[in-house]
Amino acid sequence: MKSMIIGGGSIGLLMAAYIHQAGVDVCLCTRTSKQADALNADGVTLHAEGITKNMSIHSIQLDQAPIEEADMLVFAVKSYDLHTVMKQIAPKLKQHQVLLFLQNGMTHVEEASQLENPSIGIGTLSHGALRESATVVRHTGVGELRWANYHKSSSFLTEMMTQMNQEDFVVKEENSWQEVLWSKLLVNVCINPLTALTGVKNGDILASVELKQMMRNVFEEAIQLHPRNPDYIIQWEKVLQVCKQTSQNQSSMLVDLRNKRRTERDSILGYLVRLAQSRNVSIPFIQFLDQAIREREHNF
Ligand SMILES: NC(=O)C1=CN([C@@H]2O[C@H](COP(=O)(O)OP(=O)(O)OC[C@H]3O[C@@H](n4cnc5c(N)ncnc54)[C@H](OP(=O)(O)O)[C@@H]3O)[C@@H](O)[C@H]2O)C=CC1
Ligand SMILES: CC(C)(CO)C(=O)C(=O)O
Repeated sequence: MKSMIIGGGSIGLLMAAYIHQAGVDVCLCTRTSKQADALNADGVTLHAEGITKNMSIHSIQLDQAPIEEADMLVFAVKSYDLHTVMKQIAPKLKQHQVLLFLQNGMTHVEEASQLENPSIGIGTLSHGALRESATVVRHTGVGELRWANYHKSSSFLTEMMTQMNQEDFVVKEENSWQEVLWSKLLVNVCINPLTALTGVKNGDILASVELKQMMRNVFEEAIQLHPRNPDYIIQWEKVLQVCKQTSQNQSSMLVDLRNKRRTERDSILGYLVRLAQSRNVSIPFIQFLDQAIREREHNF
């Protein structure tokens, strides 16, 4: 099996390292030739749980990549870059290829819905990863990759994902992609905007009565839009659990704002605001957070 990862950021480097470790042929497709050259010279260095591993992994700039030769394509770019990437690779995309999307938020589902490939996986990662340089990634929090078929069950996709499953990189198949994405969306909408606007770490939300109450308000607005009537208590406990497990993390939205980078606001908050409007549901807290993050981004 030949896999290609698109995007040499934190998740792209992490996925490349673990797919390589699983014995699967992997090529990392980067935005710049500079990063591809650095990776071909130095390989990927993975720091995980006190151990450092260096792996020789082939890399190529996406423009030059023989996309048509891949059995599997893993999309590891931010949600707002996905449309450009899909347009870039469209002429080389083949229908038999397995495609795996790993974005946070929801807007990438629109991209997946445009594709004719029968084998599409929608996944979320509860791993933490941080790119330290063009070739070095730190596995900052061990989690798992949960995924589900976007269309009906594909044995080809299951076979490929099973090959990736390892003791230190657990890959779990779930029944519903909506459940996989919504469960992560609830976590992201509860934690990311509040931490981004107040500048606190994830765990600090639980230490403040006011912040925890605000998070609860956001949660209640978001969960009423869930398509499948989920168990409120289980979903709320999950949000609290992620706050605890990642208590020392700065959320990705906070890090993006601090670095004056675009956030994934639209795919998380924007998606919910649009969904609420289409259903005539009032979500004032989420609407406020959406506007506030948007303002911060405009002022860069
Ligand atoms: N980091 C984490 O711990 C987690 C991230 N996620 C999700 O994973 C996704 C990826 O996040 P993350 O890896 O952190 O993001 P990064 O910003 O670290 O990486 C994104 C990468 O995409 C590359 N890219 C952008 N446009 C193109 C293009 N046209 N062609 C090729 N490459 C391109 C960027 O290249 P360049 O560097 O040259 O700009 C960058 O290397 C996001 O949706 C995020 O929410 C989910 C769970 C955890
Ligand atoms: C789980 C959490 C909130 C960890 O920080 C995350 O996904 C993010 O920061 O985007």
